[in-house]
This record gives sequence, C-alpha cells and structure tokens, in this order.
Amino acid sequence: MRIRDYKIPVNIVTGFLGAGKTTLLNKILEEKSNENIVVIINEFGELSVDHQLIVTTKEEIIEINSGCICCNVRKDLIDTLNTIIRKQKGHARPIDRVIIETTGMANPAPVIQTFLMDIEMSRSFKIDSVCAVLDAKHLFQHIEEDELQQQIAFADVLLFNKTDLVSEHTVKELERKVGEINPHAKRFCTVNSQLDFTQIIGLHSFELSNLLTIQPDLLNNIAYHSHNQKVNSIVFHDDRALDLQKLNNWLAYLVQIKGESLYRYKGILFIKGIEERVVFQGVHMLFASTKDRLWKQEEKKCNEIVFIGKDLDFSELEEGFNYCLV
Ligand SMILES: Nc1nc2c(ncn2[C@@H]2O[C@H](COP(=O)(O)OP(=O)(O)OP(=O)(O)O)[C@@H](O)[C@H]2O)c(=O)[nH]1
Repeated sequence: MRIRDYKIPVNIVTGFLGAGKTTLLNKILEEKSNENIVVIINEFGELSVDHQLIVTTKEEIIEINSGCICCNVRKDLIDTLNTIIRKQKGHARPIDRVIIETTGMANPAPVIQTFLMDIEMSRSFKIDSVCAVLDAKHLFQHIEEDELQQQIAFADVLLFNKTDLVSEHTVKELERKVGEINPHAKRFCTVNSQLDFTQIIGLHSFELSNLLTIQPDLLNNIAYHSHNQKVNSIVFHDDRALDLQKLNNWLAYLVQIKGESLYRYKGILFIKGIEERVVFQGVHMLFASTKDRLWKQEEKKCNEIVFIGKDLDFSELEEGFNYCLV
C-alpha cells in the first residue's frame, strides 16, 4: 500500500472544562496500547498540565500551547500535522491514529474545518469521530456558554459523563436539552469516561451531512470567533515548597467561597515532607488530590498550577498562593 492511499484516522475529543476528556484519552490509550497513536493536546492558559496527567509513556504527545486551538493555533495544528505526514513517510511503522484533545474553551469547528478544507490535510487525514464529553454534574450551569453549545453541535458522539454524580432523572433532562442542540449524535452515559471504545472509535461515525444540517455554513468560511472574555486563567509556576496545612486552608476557602466561579483548577504540587508529586484536580466545588509518582532525582521539584474561571481575581489568587509557601 502506498502511503498516499491511506488516510490517517483522526479522533477529536472535545468538551467543556473538567468534563473528563483527559480521563477518556487515558482510557483510549490504555485500550489501544497496540496502536501507534499520536496525541495532540491544546490547553487553555499558558501552561500545559495535561501532558503530566496523561498516564502513557509510549505515545508521542505533541502540545500546542500558544493559544486556543480553535483560533491562532490553527496554523500550528497544520504544521504539526505536516510534521506527522513527513515522519510517516520515513517510518516503517505507520501511524494508526491521531487523537486531538481540544481545550475545554474551544469551538471545535476550526479543527474540523482543517481536515475538510485544507487540501493537503484532507488528502492525508480523515476524521473518524468528534466526541464531546459532557459533565452531567455541571452541564446545566454552562449550557448557555457558546463554546459548550458548539462542542455539542459538532459532535457525532456525546458522552454524558459523571453520571455517578446525578440522578437518572437529571440524565434524562440533560439528554432532552442536549438533543435540542444536536439530535443526530450517538449518546452514551458514562462514569470516568468508561465505555466500550469499539462503539466510538474506528466506526467513521463522523458524518458531514449531519453536521451541515446543524451548521450549514461550516464549509463556507473559516470559523473565527471571540471567546467568552469573562473566562480567564492564571498560572503559578514556582519551585518553592508548599505547606500542607496552609494549602488545605486555602483550597477549602477557595472551593467553598469561590467554587461557583472557579470552572477548573488543576496541577502538580510540590509539598514539603511529601516524597511524591501531588496531583490536584478541581471542577467548581468538586476537588480531589492524590499522590502521584515519586519526584525523579534529576527533576526540579516545582508547583505547576492553573486556575480557569469567570472573572477571577488574580491578585487574590496570588496572595493565596504566596500564603501557602513554606
Ligand atoms: N465523579 C466523577 N469524576 C470524574 C468522572 N470523570 C472524570 N472525573 C474527574 O473530573 C476531573 C476532570 O477530569 P479530566 O479528565 O481531567 O477533565 P478534562 O475534560 O480533561 O478537563 P480540562 O483539563 O479542563 O479540559 C478529574 O478529577 C477526574 O478524575 C466521572 O465520571 N465521575
């Protein structure tokens, strides 16, 4: 088979902040460990924590962090995909699949358009599926946000995730509401983004005709758009250790008092007296932290944290972070 005859399947994973995209990606990579997969991730904010949270060590992970993948990074995406094509030509083992995880604040349209409207890209790649992961616990809270509506509209697979946190009645209500935006997509209810992946991958379920009934202008113009200006992010990158007690106090305050406006917070923590890295993850008032692997000898211990939310008060967050330093 000549390389030209083979189009690399692309799976686009989209969904709002904290919905369970990285959890899904990890599950797919585990399940498809025999495949040669290239992962492209893009994060909201200038810091990528996701590469730290992806458990695999085998797959090639490419980060695009110079902005949101749906706007100024489109060129970077094409450059990245061109590099993949070049590598593909020189290697005996073909790339089986590309998986793109967009930021939680991305409109997936420009990513989809890249594969439909750019001639070189459409000759080399084929969209297999566009999967939107939906946070059943917080979906109603964000349903009016443009980005979430676009993510729902452009998907051919919808995962109603975190169904462990809501009642069956709520799931039915969510399905009804989401069905008004996108009646065509296949729907699955999941916990921790777990499902039989043969139902969403490799089926070439992406149907342009369905999409055009929802978004008739998709192929007419490049989807430039503005982001919700009220959603902002702040990153802390600091190599000084944190005091556990103070950190607990601060996070308890943040979650209780600011949880509503804190859409997403996550990171790797360097805490005095703890030998392992600590991963912390939060979505609104739901917060968890776990010990990860030991810090490596050659690794510089440091904190890498991102807060994303509505009208965040940066100086208050900075003050809080500084208070937690040993
Ligand atoms: N209770 C519960 N928690 C979940 C479920 N799925 C994911 N989580 C947790 O939700 C948090 C966010 O999950 P991620 O997979 O990082 O979400 P994401 O969509 O990649 O988030 P962004 O990085 O903001 O784009 C993590 O703490 C997960 O462990 C679920 O089904 N139920």
